Formats: sequence, C-alpha cells, structure tokens
Amino acid sequence: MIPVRPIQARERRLPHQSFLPLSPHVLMARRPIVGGNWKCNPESMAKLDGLVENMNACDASKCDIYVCPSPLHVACVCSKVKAGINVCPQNCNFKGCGAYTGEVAVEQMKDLKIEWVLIGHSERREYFQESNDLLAEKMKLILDSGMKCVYAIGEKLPEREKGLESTMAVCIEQLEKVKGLLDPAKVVIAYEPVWAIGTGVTATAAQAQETHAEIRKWIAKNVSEECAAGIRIQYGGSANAKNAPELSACPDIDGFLVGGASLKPEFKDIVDAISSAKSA
Ligand SMILES: O=C(CO)COP(=O)(O)O
Repeated sequence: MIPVRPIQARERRLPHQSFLPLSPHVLMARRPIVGGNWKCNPESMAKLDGLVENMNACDASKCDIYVCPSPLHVACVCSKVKAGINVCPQNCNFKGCGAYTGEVAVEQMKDLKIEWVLIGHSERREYFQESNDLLAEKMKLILDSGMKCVYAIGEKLPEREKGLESTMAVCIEQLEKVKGLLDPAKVVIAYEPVWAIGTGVTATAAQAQETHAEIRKWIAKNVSEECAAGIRIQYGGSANAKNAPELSACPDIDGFLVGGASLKPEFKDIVDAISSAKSA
C-alpha cells in the first residue's frame, strides 16, 4: 500500500511550490521517511546499544524510520530496535543465496523479517564500482522478492559546479535504468549530493528543493505523474538537527538519509523536524 497520510482540507489551499498541480488524482501526501546510515560503524558491539537507543528514542508515529547497520550488526540490531523502526541493510547481493563469497542475499534478509534494502550509495558506487546496470539488477531482485528499496543517487562536486543541468544529467543517468521499476509503494529515492556527504557542507534548502523538484519532474515525464507525485525523495548530505527544519519545509523533500548525525542523539530531532513540518 502506498504510505499516505490524510490530507487536511487546509492543505489544498496552501501555495504549493511543487510544479505538479494538486489534482484529486495526485492529491496524495507523502509520509515522511528518515533513515540512519551507520555505514561501517560502530567499531564494537559495546557501542551498538547506544546507537540503538538513539533509534528507539525516535517517535515513529508520523514518520517512517529505518536504520542501516553494517552487515555484521544487522541481525543483532533487528532484535533490539523497537516496533516502527525498520532495519535496512546497506547493500545486497545481485543474486540469491549461493556461491557469492562475502555477500548477503535478500532471502537471508527476508528470513530476518527485513523489508527494506539500501542500494546505490555513492560509497558503493565509488569504492566498489557498482554500476547503474548492476544496481538496476539489484533493485529488480529486491522488488521481485517482495521487499522495498531505497535507491541513492547524486552528483559530485564538478557536476554541481557546472550547474543544475549537469547535476541532473548525472541523476537522470542513475535513474534511467531503474525507471521501469519506480513505484511509490516500494521505492524511495535518496538524493545525496556526493560533495555534501560527510563534509559538513549541506546543500542549501533552495539547491536541494530545486533538485528534488527536477527529479520529480523527470519522473513525471518519463514514468508517470502519479509516480512523481507519490514517490518519496529523501535528502542526504550533512543533514543534522540544525539544518533539518529548513530543509523539511521544502515541499519536495520528504525526509532524510542521515550519516554522521545518525550516530548521535540528535537523530531524533531530525525525525521530529520533518514530522512536524509535514503535519503542520
Ligand atoms: O551518506 C550519507 C547517508 O547515506 C550522508 O552522510 P552524512 O550525513 O555524514 O553527510
């Protein structure tokens, strides 16, 4: 089912900056979604409990929340998170179980009642040479197995410096091969400009909003208006408790994929920021 929240009559009259008309057909509010990507952290089991505590402190009543632990910690975190916090591995094998040394298969995730998988993170693309073809294969496998997928995209600094057109050229290239798989009920896009990841340099709210709106526009044209209106797009890249309120106020930002700040208690404040912005 597409995650929707009821539309208040008042919302229909708000000046909406999104390019899409608020026709009854697309009048579907997107439930906020925030993920915490712990990457290859923490270094010890002893520190895991503190991070799980940060997650369990979050209010999941108005927001979907997921956490991406490192593969070794996934099963343990599954047993420790409260109801409403989803565990979302950071990657999956491109095939099922079998002779794939070092990999984790979607069947093994499903066996742990895991529903979400993150793929396409820029660190996977950069350090592990994951191509758009491979990622399309992974997404198909995830969706075919009945699971849901967070798909990360984003440009590097030289492309951003050249402007929106070259930024979008990268995003489009990363979306092209999966466009036939995009489904608001099953896929979330995480727009993470690489230059903003782990740098402390966040995209401005205007930059993030403009890019999210362009991504939605491209989906409207190349998939469908319904898909564009319903699909959730998270922002990632030095998101924190301080910048989350302003970013949350942007109409096309539906949540965050958080790295560094997901290792801190402030993760909860990011969840609160988007939850209150979208239910205001
Ligand atoms: O890569 C990210 C989340 O996947 C973002 O990382 P930071 O929040 O540390 O910039």
